[in-house]
This record gives sequence, C-alpha cells and structure tokens, in this order.
Amino acid sequence: MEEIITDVVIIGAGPSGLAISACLTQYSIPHMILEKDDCNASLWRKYTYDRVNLHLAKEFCSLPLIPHSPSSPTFLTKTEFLDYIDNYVKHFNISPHYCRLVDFAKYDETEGKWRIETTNTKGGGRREVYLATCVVVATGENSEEYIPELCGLDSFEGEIVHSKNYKCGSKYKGKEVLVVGCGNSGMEIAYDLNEFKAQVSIVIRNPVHVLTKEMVHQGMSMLKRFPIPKVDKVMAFRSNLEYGDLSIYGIHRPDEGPFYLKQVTGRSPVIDVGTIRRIRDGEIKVISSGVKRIEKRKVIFESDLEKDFDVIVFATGFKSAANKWLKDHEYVLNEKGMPKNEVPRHWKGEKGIYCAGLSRRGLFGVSMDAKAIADDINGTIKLTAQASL
Ligand SMILES: Cc1cc2nc3c(=O)[nH]c(=O)nc-3n(C[C@H](O)[C@H](O)[C@H](O)COP(=O)(O)OP(=O)(O)OC[C@H]3O[C@@H](n4cnc5c(N)ncnc54)[C@H](O)[C@@H]3O)c2cc1C
Ligand SMILES: NC(=O)C1=CN([C@@H]2O[C@H](COP(=O)(O)OP(=O)(O)OC[C@H]3O[C@@H](n4cnc5c(N)ncnc54)[C@H](OP(=O)(O)O)[C@@H]3O)[C@@H](O)[C@H]2O)C=CC1
Ligand SMILES: O=C(O)C(=O)Cc1c[nH]c2ccccc12
Repeated sequence: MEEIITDVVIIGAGPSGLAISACLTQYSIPHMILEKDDCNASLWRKYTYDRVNLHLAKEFCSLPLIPHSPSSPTFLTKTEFLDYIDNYVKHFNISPHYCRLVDFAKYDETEGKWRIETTNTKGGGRREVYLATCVVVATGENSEEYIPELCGLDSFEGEIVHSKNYKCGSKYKGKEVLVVGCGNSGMEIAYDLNEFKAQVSIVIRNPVHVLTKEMVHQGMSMLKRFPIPKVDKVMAFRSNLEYGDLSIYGIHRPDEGPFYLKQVTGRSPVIDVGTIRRIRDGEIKVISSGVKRIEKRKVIFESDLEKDFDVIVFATGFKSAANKWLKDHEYVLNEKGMPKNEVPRHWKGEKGIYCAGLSRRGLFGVSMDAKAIADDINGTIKLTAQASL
C-alpha cells in the first residue's frame, strides 16, 4: 500500500477542520484534510433540519482570520452561514480529500509518526495510508447520534427518527409524534412539527433554562467583562420577565444559572424559537416524565401515563465517535471520545495529536481551538526544523 507523507493530517472537514487548515496555510505548513463525506461542513449541509438557523450572534460564529461581513444580519440563516463557509474555503483554497473515511489511526513509536488509514468510499473501498508528524481530530462532538436504550424500543411499530436525520414536519401532518429530548433540537423540532399540523408531545424530564437568542447575545457579550454569576443573574431576571413561571407547563428552571451550567456541563440553555408560546397555548403537550417502556405503538412513561404514537423523534443528542478509529486515544481523548484535558488546554494531546471542536462551546470554541492548535504546530515544526540543522 502506498504511503502518503505530510506534516499534518486533519481528520474532518467541518468548521473545525477548515479553520485549522486556514491557520496552517497562513504559516505555510503542509497539511491534508481527510473527510468521510463528499462535501465540507456536512453537518450543516446535510444533517440539520431545514428550519435551523444560527442561534448565536455572528460575532460568536466566525472562523479565524475572516469575520462575518458588517452587512450580514446579527443572526445568520443556515444559507448565509454556508455562504460564509463557501467563501472561506475559496479564500484559503482549501481542498479536502473527500470520501476518505478514517477508520484507523495509531502512533507508530519506531517511525515517530502517526499512521492514519482510510477507506476511499468512492474508490471502490480502496485503502490508503497517511503518515504525519501531527494529527488533528476534528470529527466533531456531533459525529454520532445518541439514542437511549429504552425497554421495548425494538417493538415500536411506528417510525423512529433521530434529529440528525429529521428534515421537516411536512410528512407528519395529522400524526401523533413524540419528541424525546428538550435541548435546542427537540424544542425546535416540536415547533416545526406543530407548524405542519402534527399532534406533538415533548418529553421534558429535567429542569431546563429557556432564554431568547437576544438574551444569550447579551449574556455572551457581558461575559467579556463580568463574571458568570453576575451574568446569570441578569439572565434569570430577563427570562422571568419574558416567560414568568413555566412550572405549570412542566418546565422547571434549574437551580444553577445557564452560563454556569454551560461551562460546567457543556449543556446549552434552550434558545426559544417560539415553542414556549405553543406550549402555553396547549398546541404542544409537555410530558414531564421519562419513557419507561414501549409496546408496539404504545409509550408508557415513568408517571404511568400511556399514549399511542405514530412517530418518535429522538432529539436526545450526540456523542463523539472518535474512539472507534483512534487507537491511542488516551494521548488526547478520554473514554467518551472527548478531550482528556481540562479547558483551556483541552486541545493539546501528546505525541503531536490535537483535538478541535470538542469543548462544547460551539463555533466560538472551534475558532479558539483552531488558532491555538495552529500556533502550537507552527512552534513544534519550527523547533524540529532548527534541531535538524
Ligand atoms: C442542529 C445543530 C445546530 C447547531 N447550531 C450552532 C450554532 O448556532 N452556533 C454554534 O456555535 N454552534 C452550533 N452547533 C454546534 C456545531 O457543533 C458547530 O456549529 C460545528 O458544526 C462544529 O464543527 P466541527 O467541525 O467541530 O464538527 P462537525 O461540523 O460535526 O464536522 C466534523 C466533520 O468530520 C467528519 N468526520 C467524522 N468522522 C470522520 C471520520 N472517521 N473520517 C473522516 N471524516 C470524519 C464529518 O463528516 C464532518 O464533516 C450546532 C450543532 C447542531 C447539531
Ligand atoms: N442553532 C440552533 O438553533 C441549534 C443548536 N443546537 C446545538 O446542537 C447541540 C446538540 O443539541 P441537541 O441535539 O438538542 O442535543 P442536547 O444534547 O443539547 O440535548 C439532548 C436532550 O435529550 C434529553 N435526553 C437524553 N436522553 C433522554 C432520555 N432517555 N429521555 C428523555 N430525554 C432525554 C436531554 O435531557 P436530560 O437533561 O433529561 O437528559 C436533553 O434535553 C447543542 O449544543 C445545541 O445547542 C441544536 C439545535 C439547534
Ligand atoms: O450551540 C451551542 O449549543 C453551543 O455550544 C454554542 C454556545 C456556546 N456558548 C453558549 C452559551 C449559551 C448558548 C449556546 C452557546
């Protein structure tokens, strides 16, 4: 098998991989991006529902070196964000190797290099080997859908869909749909289903913060100057003013504040797109207990409520799948495929391995990781070059 040798291999051509490529190009460091899909930013192009838009203001959603245009709106649509990505790729002349599924990567002690193997999914499954001094895991914290193991799920006679593959509610008109999960995906999908006249119930089994995107924008801006507890107080005040007490609808506020929880658990507050109004109006029903078991079409909840459904949408989140192919993951990732080191040094592993976009801080975190990683690689490569003189 032919071995392709380069300084840096980046695995994944999402925003993280593209951002690192741009930064490495600035330093004239040779690198390659290996991407399993046939396009860049595939999460945004293929695996998000139609109505999704960026819920953070544009200043927190840009990649290094190119800010969003002053003429673009504060909150970008998906199309505007993808236009930005297209322009970014063109500007830096980034050309990922597409249809390269990385299924093995290991540090070779004798060579002192990383050995990365791919299956060329368009080349009849041909295998390719890459040898690199540095490798960046940029495969995303949303690489694999998470569906909980629920008793009797196999017996469900209706349709099951994960939020990653949900597009729009048009085909569910008049259907009884259960949305499991009340993060940003679940809450917006419930709204979308209601728009298309499905009968929607959503499971909200734990407390959640509900804020508007304007509140989050204010909070993120305040964090530049104020500590988290102060910002969280403002968020609680504004949320209370906007929504009042939602506990009668089965939505309880957590004891800790939204930005504190974001920092400690990575879980985002719900950024309301209009779902709360529909819940208040009784158009979307909240089920405040988890699923106990499923029997054919019937879902039995922990509260012993029982109801028949035609469709279950699992908006139960994602997991990193990097450990499936990264054999020496302990150099950079923990058992869950997430960074083993704490923020702010989470991006740096040992033996020249790095990870980007795995700190649960959205595109803002992606940009910070990319800059830090490229600077570090630049330093390492310069040192190696000096040593070999
Ligand atoms: C519905 C949704 C909405 C979101 N909205 C926002 C938002 O408004 N603002 C925000 O800041 N963040 C948002 N996020 C967070 C999101 O994680 C980031 O926007 C961004 O996509 C992260 O980029 P990434 O490159 O790290 O990961 P990804 O975009 O997931 O890219 C990873 C890439 O790696 C590739 N890959 C995976 N495994 C392999 C492999 N084995 N071999 C080769 N290639 C591989 C994938 O195909 C993919 O192209 C949202 C996430 C979701 C799911
Ligand atoms: N730009 C945008 O508008 C959007 C951004 N996003 C972002 O994408 C990322 C992923 O979001 P999302 O897909 O919502 O995933 P999340 O991980 O944020 O949420 C998963 C949800 O599933 C619930 N859940 C998990 N297991 C179960 C179970 N067994 N029974 C009932 N509920 C369960 C969790 O609640 P519990 O606490 O009870 O476990 C939680 O509410 C986030 O960072 C999010 O902010 C997502 C959509 C839109
Ligand atoms: O989209 C997400 O969930 C993100 O992780 C982006 C993000 C970073 N910091 C935040 C604080 C509040 C809400 C969302 C985010």
